[in-house]
Amino acid sequence: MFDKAEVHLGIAPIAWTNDDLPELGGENTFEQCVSEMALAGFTGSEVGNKYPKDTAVLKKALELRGIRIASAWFSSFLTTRPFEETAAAFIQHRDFLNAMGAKVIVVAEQGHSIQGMMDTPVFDAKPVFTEEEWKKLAEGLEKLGKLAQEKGMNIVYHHHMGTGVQTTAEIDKLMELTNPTLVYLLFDTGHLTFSGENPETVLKKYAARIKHVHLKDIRQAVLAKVKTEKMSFLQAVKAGVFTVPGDGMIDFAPLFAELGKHNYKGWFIVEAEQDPAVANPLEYAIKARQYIKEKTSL
Ligand SMILES: O=C1C[C@@H](O)[C@H](O)[C@@H](O)C1=O
Ligand SMILES: [Co+2]
Repeated sequence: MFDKAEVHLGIAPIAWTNDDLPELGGENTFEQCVSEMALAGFTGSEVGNKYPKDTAVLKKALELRGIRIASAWFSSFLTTRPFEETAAAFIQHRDFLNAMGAKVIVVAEQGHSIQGMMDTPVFDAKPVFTEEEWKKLAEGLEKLGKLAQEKGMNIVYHHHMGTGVQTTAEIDKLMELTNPTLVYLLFDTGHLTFSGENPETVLKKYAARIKHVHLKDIRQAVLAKVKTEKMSFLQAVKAGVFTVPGDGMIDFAPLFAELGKHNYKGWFIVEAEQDPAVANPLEYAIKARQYIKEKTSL
């Protein structure tokens, strides 16, 4: 189904220590996190707050464990701040990732975002961009795409709950407004399902533009509670809305099949943030690794 030389498996540190919710996993060290990633059979990671900032130190720690950096999240503010501000921060982030050997940069627009607001119901208050904001976003992303390509890298846009690019219609609009050779898409199974979208529909439309995949599953009963109790995105995470692939309501078989059909190349990153005191990160990493093996033979 996949070319093993071209498709790699990583896991995000967010299951060990959650940068959005520092009280989750504050006690887990960087060394424990990357050692357990390797122990569970992963060869890649994204970057968390506890990772050493010095690239030589980080490289040594990762090489000892057979782990590479696949990418890292970047928050853009293209709709609400001058482009130069986002560009300066982006260049620093790009150069760090380039030094670490990553090929893609995860970008998510945080202008007007409610994803970090603890008490704002995620289904009631997501931002909706004006036409002017869409224009700023699209033009700004194309410029970031060019900056990434200066170093032989690409940007992958992360649709996300509580932001202006969350729904299928919003992804469609962004994809339409941007040049497909400058702005690629990150496919996050958990965020699409959380929002009520059909991941397979999005995948079928944009398989050729997808250059990075986040694999997370959704606990259906928790999602129902998030809606009835009007929880925020962070409250939903704390309540356990996300889990590892195979442990929730998503059928991953057709998604893997579709990506395989399009000869997907790049990383699959298991990214299942939940409370590590409730869901042991090593145990869940092993569970995810086994599930991926069963479904894909990777
Ligand atoms: O890619 C991601 C990064 C996190 O910080 C975010 O909130 C999470 O849900 C996600 O998908
Ligand atoms: Co994600």
